[in-house]
Amino acid sequence: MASSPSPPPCPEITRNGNSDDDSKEEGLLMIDLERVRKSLIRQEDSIAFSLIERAKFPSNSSLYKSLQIPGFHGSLIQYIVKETEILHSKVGRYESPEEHAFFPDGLPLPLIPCPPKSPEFLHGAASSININSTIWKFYLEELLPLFTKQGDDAISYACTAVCDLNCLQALSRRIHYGKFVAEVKFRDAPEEYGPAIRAQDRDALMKLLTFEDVEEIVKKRVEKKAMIFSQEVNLNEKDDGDKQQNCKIDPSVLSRLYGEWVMPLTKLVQVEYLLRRLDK
Ligand SMILES: C=C(O[C@@H]1C=C(C(=O)O)C=C[C@H]1O)C(=O)O
Repeated sequence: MASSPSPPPCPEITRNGNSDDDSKEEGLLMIDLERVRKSLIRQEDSIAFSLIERAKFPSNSSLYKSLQIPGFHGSLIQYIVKETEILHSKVGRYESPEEHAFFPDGLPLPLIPCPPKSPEFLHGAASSININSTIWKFYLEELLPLFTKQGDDAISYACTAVCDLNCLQALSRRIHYGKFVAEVKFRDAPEEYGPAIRAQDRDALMKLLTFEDVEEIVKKRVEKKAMIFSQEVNLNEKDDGDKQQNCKIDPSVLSRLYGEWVMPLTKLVQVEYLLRRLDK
Protein backbone atom coordinates (compact mmCIF):
# COMPACT_ATOMS: atom_id res chain seq x y z
CA MET A 1 0.00 0.00 0.00
CA ALA A 2 1.10 3.58 -0.57
CA SER A 3 3.08 4.78 2.43
CA SER A 4 3.15 8.55 2.15
CA PRO A 5 1.75 11.06 2.81
CA SER A 6 0.19 9.77 6.04
CA PRO A 7 -3.56 9.18 6.14
CA PRO A 8 -5.96 11.86 7.32
CA PRO A 9 -7.86 11.15 10.55
CA CYS A 10 -11.54 10.35 10.74
CA PRO A 11 -12.91 13.93 10.78
CA GLU A 12 -15.97 13.20 12.91
CA ILE A 13 -13.96 11.60 15.63
CA THR A 14 -10.96 13.90 15.73
CA ARG A 15 -13.08 16.99 16.32
CA ASN A 16 -13.93 15.68 19.76
CA GLY A 17 -10.88 13.54 20.41
CA ASN A 18 -8.58 16.57 20.25
CA SER A 19 -9.97 18.07 23.44
CA ASP A 20 -7.23 18.72 26.00
CA ASP A 21 -9.72 19.45 28.77
CA ASP A 22 -9.83 16.23 30.83
CA SER A 23 -13.08 17.11 32.58
CA LYS A 24 -14.83 17.44 29.23
CA GLU A 25 -13.05 14.55 27.59
CA GLU A 26 -14.95 11.77 29.32
CA GLY A 27 -18.34 13.09 28.22
CA LEU A 28 -17.11 13.74 24.73
CA LEU A 29 -15.71 10.24 24.42
CA MET A 30 -19.08 8.78 25.36
CA ILE A 31 -20.48 10.79 22.48
CA ASP A 32 -17.72 9.43 20.30
CA LEU A 33 -18.83 5.83 20.81
CA GLU A 34 -22.32 6.96 19.90
CA ARG A 35 -20.98 8.66 16.81
CA VAL A 36 -19.08 5.58 15.81
CA ARG A 37 -22.18 3.46 16.30
CA LYS A 38 -24.19 5.95 14.24
CA SER A 39 -21.72 5.54 11.42
CA LEU A 40 -22.05 1.75 11.69
CA ILE A 41 -25.85 2.12 11.49
CA ARG A 42 -25.57 4.28 8.36
CA GLN A 43 -23.22 1.74 6.82
CA GLU A 44 -25.94 -0.91 7.24
CA ASP A 45 -27.93 0.97 4.58
CA SER A 46 -25.01 0.82 2.14
CA ILE A 47 -24.53 -2.90 2.75
CA ALA A 48 -28.23 -3.70 2.37
CA PHE A 49 -28.52 -1.70 -0.86
CA SER A 50 -25.34 -3.17 -2.33
CA LEU A 51 -26.64 -6.69 -1.76
CA ILE A 52 -30.03 -5.81 -3.27
CA GLU A 53 -28.23 -4.50 -6.37
CA ARG A 54 -26.11 -7.64 -6.68
CA ALA A 55 -29.24 -9.81 -6.37
CA LYS A 56 -30.46 -8.42 -9.74
CA PHE A 57 -27.99 -10.76 -11.43
CA PRO A 58 -27.68 -14.53 -11.25
CA SER A 59 -24.66 -16.13 -9.60
CA ASN A 60 -22.65 -15.79 -12.87
CA SER A 61 -19.98 -18.11 -11.58
CA SER A 62 -17.77 -17.75 -14.71
CA LEU A 63 -16.78 -14.38 -13.28
CA TYR A 64 -14.91 -16.10 -10.49
CA LYS A 65 -12.96 -18.60 -12.61
CA SER A 66 -9.49 -18.00 -14.02
CA LEU A 67 -9.47 -16.76 -17.58
CA GLN A 68 -7.08 -15.45 -20.21
CA ILE A 69 -6.42 -11.75 -19.83
CA PRO A 70 -3.16 -10.49 -21.42
CA GLY A 71 -0.66 -9.68 -18.66
CA PHE A 72 -2.89 -10.94 -15.85
CA HIS A 73 -3.39 -14.27 -14.09
CA GLY A 74 -6.70 -14.74 -12.35
CA SER A 75 -10.45 -14.27 -12.65
CA LEU A 76 -12.40 -11.38 -14.13
CA ILE A 77 -13.54 -10.28 -10.67
CA GLN A 78 -9.92 -10.16 -9.46
CA TYR A 79 -8.93 -8.18 -12.54
CA ILE A 80 -11.74 -5.64 -12.14
CA VAL A 81 -11.14 -5.15 -8.41
CA LYS A 82 -7.37 -4.86 -8.83
CA GLU A 83 -7.52 -2.38 -11.71
CA THR A 84 -10.18 -0.31 -9.88
CA GLU A 85 -7.99 -0.15 -6.80
CA ILE A 86 -5.02 1.05 -8.86
CA LEU A 87 -7.14 3.91 -10.20
CA HIS A 88 -8.58 4.72 -6.77
CA SER A 89 -5.13 4.70 -5.22
CA LYS A 90 -3.95 7.27 -7.78
CA VAL A 91 -6.67 9.64 -6.58
CA GLY A 92 -5.91 9.07 -2.89
CA ARG A 93 -8.62 6.67 -1.73
CA TYR A 94 -6.29 4.58 0.41
CA GLU A 95 -4.85 7.62 2.19
CA SER A 96 -8.00 7.46 4.31
CA PRO A 97 -7.72 5.18 7.37
CA GLU A 98 -11.27 4.00 6.64
CA GLU A 99 -10.35 2.45 3.29
CA HIS A 100 -8.57 -0.85 2.73
CA ALA A 101 -7.55 -2.38 -0.58
CA PHE A 102 -8.13 -6.04 -1.48
CA PHE A 103 -4.89 -6.02 -3.51
CA PRO A 104 -2.72 -3.64 -1.48
CA ASP A 105 0.68 -4.77 -2.77
CA GLY A 106 2.38 -2.33 -5.10
CA LEU A 107 -0.43 0.21 -5.31
CA PRO A 108 0.69 3.50 -6.87
CA LEU A 109 1.04 6.66 -4.77
CA PRO A 110 -1.57 9.41 -5.28
CA LEU A 111 -1.01 11.57 -8.33
CA ILE A 112 -2.98 14.48 -6.90
CA PRO A 113 -2.23 16.58 -3.79
CA CYS A 114 -3.57 15.13 -0.53
CA PRO A 115 -5.19 17.12 2.28
CA PRO A 116 -2.72 18.66 4.78
CA LYS A 117 -1.57 16.43 7.64
CA SER A 118 -3.52 16.65 10.88
CA PRO A 119 -3.09 14.62 14.09
CA GLU A 120 -4.04 10.99 13.62
CA PHE A 121 -6.84 9.48 15.65
CA LEU A 122 -5.80 5.83 15.40
CA HIS A 123 -2.60 4.26 16.75
CA GLY A 124 0.02 3.77 14.02
CA ALA A 125 -0.38 -0.02 14.19
CA ALA A 126 -3.82 0.36 12.56
CA SER A 127 -2.32 0.52 9.08
CA SER A 128 -0.89 -3.00 9.42
CA ILE A 129 -4.36 -4.55 9.96
CA ASN A 130 -6.13 -5.62 6.78
CA ILE A 131 -8.41 -8.68 6.82
CA ASN A 132 -9.76 -8.25 3.30
CA SER A 133 -8.56 -11.71 2.23
CA THR A 134 -10.96 -13.21 4.81
CA ILE A 135 -13.77 -10.90 3.65
CA TRP A 136 -13.14 -11.83 0.01
CA LYS A 137 -13.34 -15.56 0.83
CA PHE A 138 -16.54 -15.51 2.88
CA TYR A 139 -18.24 -13.16 0.40
CA LEU A 140 -17.53 -15.29 -2.66
CA GLU A 141 -17.77 -18.74 -1.14
CA GLU A 142 -20.46 -18.42 1.51
CA LEU A 143 -22.50 -15.24 1.17
CA LEU A 144 -23.09 -15.02 -2.60
CA PRO A 145 -24.81 -18.43 -2.83
CA LEU A 146 -27.21 -17.32 -0.08
CA PHE A 147 -28.73 -14.40 -1.97
CA THR A 148 -28.16 -14.93 -5.70
CA LYS A 149 -30.07 -17.27 -7.98
CA GLN A 150 -28.03 -20.07 -9.45
CA GLY A 151 -27.40 -19.36 -13.15
CA ASP A 152 -25.26 -17.71 -15.79
CA ASP A 153 -26.65 -14.98 -18.06
CA ALA A 154 -23.41 -14.82 -20.11
CA ILE A 155 -23.88 -11.10 -20.84
CA SER A 156 -23.67 -9.07 -17.64
CA TYR A 157 -20.36 -10.17 -16.11
CA ALA A 158 -18.93 -6.65 -15.96
CA CYS A 159 -22.08 -5.20 -14.33
CA THR A 160 -22.19 -8.12 -11.92
CA ALA A 161 -18.55 -7.57 -11.00
CA VAL A 162 -19.17 -3.88 -10.30
CA CYS A 163 -21.96 -4.92 -7.91
CA ASP A 164 -19.59 -7.40 -6.23
CA LEU A 165 -17.01 -4.65 -5.87
CA ASN A 166 -19.57 -2.38 -4.18
CA CYS A 167 -20.57 -5.17 -1.78
CA LEU A 168 -16.96 -6.02 -0.96
CA GLN A 169 -15.99 -2.40 -0.35
CA ALA A 170 -19.04 -1.73 1.85
CA LEU A 171 -18.32 -4.85 3.91
CA SER A 172 -14.62 -4.05 4.17
CA ARG A 173 -15.27 -0.49 5.29
CA ARG A 174 -17.74 -1.63 7.95
CA ILE A 175 -15.58 -4.42 9.31
CA HIS A 176 -12.39 -2.35 9.44
CA TYR A 177 -14.34 0.41 11.20
CA GLY A 178 -13.70 -1.83 14.19
CA LYS A 179 -10.40 0.08 14.54
CA PHE A 180 -12.32 3.26 15.38
CA VAL A 181 -14.70 1.37 17.67
CA ALA A 182 -11.73 -0.12 19.52
CA GLU A 183 -9.97 3.22 19.83
CA VAL A 184 -12.96 4.97 21.42
CA LYS A 185 -13.55 2.02 23.74
CA PHE A 186 -9.89 2.09 24.80
CA ARG A 187 -9.89 5.86 25.37
CA ASP A 188 -13.07 5.49 27.35
CA ALA A 189 -11.62 2.87 29.75
CA PRO A 190 -7.81 2.56 29.45
CA GLU A 191 -7.62 1.14 32.97
CA GLU A 192 -9.81 -1.81 31.93
CA TYR A 193 -8.19 -2.50 28.58
CA GLY A 194 -4.58 -1.81 29.64
CA PRO A 195 -3.97 -5.01 31.69
CA ALA A 196 -5.53 -7.25 29.02
CA ILE A 197 -3.41 -5.58 26.33
CA ARG A 198 -0.20 -5.92 28.34
CA ALA A 199 -1.02 -9.60 28.98
CA GLN A 200 -1.86 -9.99 25.23
CA ASP A 201 -5.03 -11.74 26.39
CA ARG A 202 -7.33 -12.05 23.35
CA ASP A 203 -10.18 -13.65 25.25
CA ALA A 204 -10.24 -10.94 27.91
CA LEU A 205 -10.24 -8.25 25.22
CA MET A 206 -13.04 -9.96 23.33
CA LYS A 207 -15.09 -10.10 26.51
CA LEU A 208 -14.48 -6.44 27.33
CA LEU A 209 -15.50 -5.14 23.92
CA THR A 210 -18.54 -7.36 23.35
CA PHE A 211 -22.06 -6.05 23.97
CA GLU A 212 -24.44 -8.89 23.24
CA ASP A 213 -27.55 -6.76 23.68
CA VAL A 214 -26.24 -4.31 21.04
CA GLU A 215 -25.53 -7.20 18.67
CA GLU A 216 -29.09 -8.56 19.00
CA ILE A 217 -30.50 -5.12 18.15
CA VAL A 218 -28.17 -4.83 15.15
CA LYS A 219 -29.31 -8.19 13.75
CA LYS A 220 -32.98 -7.29 14.08
CA ARG A 221 -32.47 -3.85 12.57
CA VAL A 222 -30.58 -5.04 9.49
CA GLU A 223 -33.23 -7.67 8.80
CA LYS A 224 -35.92 -5.00 9.00
CA LYS A 225 -33.91 -2.69 6.75
CA ALA A 226 -33.50 -5.42 4.15
CA MET A 227 -37.26 -5.97 4.18
CA ILE A 228 -38.12 -2.29 3.84
CA PHE A 229 -35.43 -1.40 1.31
CA SER A 230 -36.10 -4.35 -0.97
CA GLN A 231 -39.90 -4.10 -1.14
CA GLU A 232 -41.77 -3.26 -4.32
CA VAL A 233 -43.25 0.17 -3.74
CA ASN A 234 -46.81 0.59 -4.98
CA LEU A 235 -48.92 3.71 -4.79
CA ASN A 236 -52.04 1.62 -4.31
CA GLU A 237 -52.07 -0.06 -0.94
CA LYS A 238 -54.19 -2.92 -2.24
CA ASP A 239 -51.34 -3.81 -4.65
CA ASP A 240 -48.91 -4.21 -1.77
CA GLY A 241 -49.55 -7.93 -1.38
CA ASP A 242 -47.34 -9.94 0.95
CA LYS A 243 -44.49 -7.55 1.78
CA GLN A 244 -42.07 -10.25 2.84
CA GLN A 245 -42.74 -12.30 -0.31
CA ASN A 246 -42.13 -9.41 -2.68
CA CYS A 247 -38.67 -8.71 -1.30
CA LYS A 248 -35.78 -8.58 -3.76
CA ILE A 249 -33.60 -10.26 -1.17
CA ASP A 250 -34.45 -12.60 1.70
CA PRO A 251 -34.26 -10.28 4.75
CA SER A 252 -32.98 -13.09 6.99
CA VAL A 253 -29.77 -13.16 4.89
CA LEU A 254 -28.86 -9.75 6.33
CA SER A 255 -29.34 -10.91 9.89
CA ARG A 256 -27.25 -13.99 9.16
CA LEU A 257 -24.56 -11.94 7.40
CA TYR A 258 -24.21 -9.76 10.47
CA GLY A 259 -24.44 -12.56 13.02
CA GLU A 260 -22.00 -14.93 11.30
CA TRP A 261 -19.52 -12.61 9.61
CA VAL A 262 -19.83 -8.85 9.94
CA MET A 263 -19.94 -8.56 13.72
CA PRO A 264 -17.48 -11.39 14.51
CA LEU A 265 -15.00 -9.92 12.01
CA THR A 266 -15.50 -6.36 13.30
CA LYS A 267 -14.66 -7.72 16.75
CA LEU A 268 -11.64 -9.55 15.36
CA VAL A 269 -10.39 -6.22 13.95
CA GLN A 270 -11.02 -4.62 17.34
CA VAL A 271 -8.97 -7.31 19.12
CA GLU A 272 -6.13 -7.14 16.58
CA TYR A 273 -6.01 -3.37 16.97
CA LEU A 274 -6.10 -3.42 20.76
CA LEU A 275 -3.34 -6.02 21.00
CA ARG A 276 -1.06 -3.44 19.34
CA ARG A 277 -2.60 -0.35 20.94
CA LEU A 278 0.24 0.12 23.45
CA ASP A 279 3.11 -0.65 21.03
CA LYS A 280 5.82 2.03 21.08
C1 LIG B 1 -19.16 -2.41 17.30
C2 LIG B 1 -19.26 -2.64 18.60
O1 LIG B 1 -18.59 -3.70 19.24
C3 LIG B 1 -19.10 -5.01 19.20
C4 LIG B 1 -19.45 -5.33 17.82
C5 LIG B 1 -20.67 -4.98 17.34
C6 LIG B 1 -20.89 -4.82 15.87
O2 LIG B 1 -20.00 -5.16 15.09
O3 LIG B 1 -21.95 -4.28 15.48
C7 LIG B 1 -21.70 -4.72 18.21
C8 LIG B 1 -21.54 -4.78 19.56
C9 LIG B 1 -20.28 -5.16 20.16
O4 LIG B 1 -20.38 -6.47 20.65
C10 LIG B 1 -20.09 -1.81 19.46
O5 LIG B 1 -19.95 -1.93 20.68
O6 LIG B 1 -20.88 -1.03 18.92
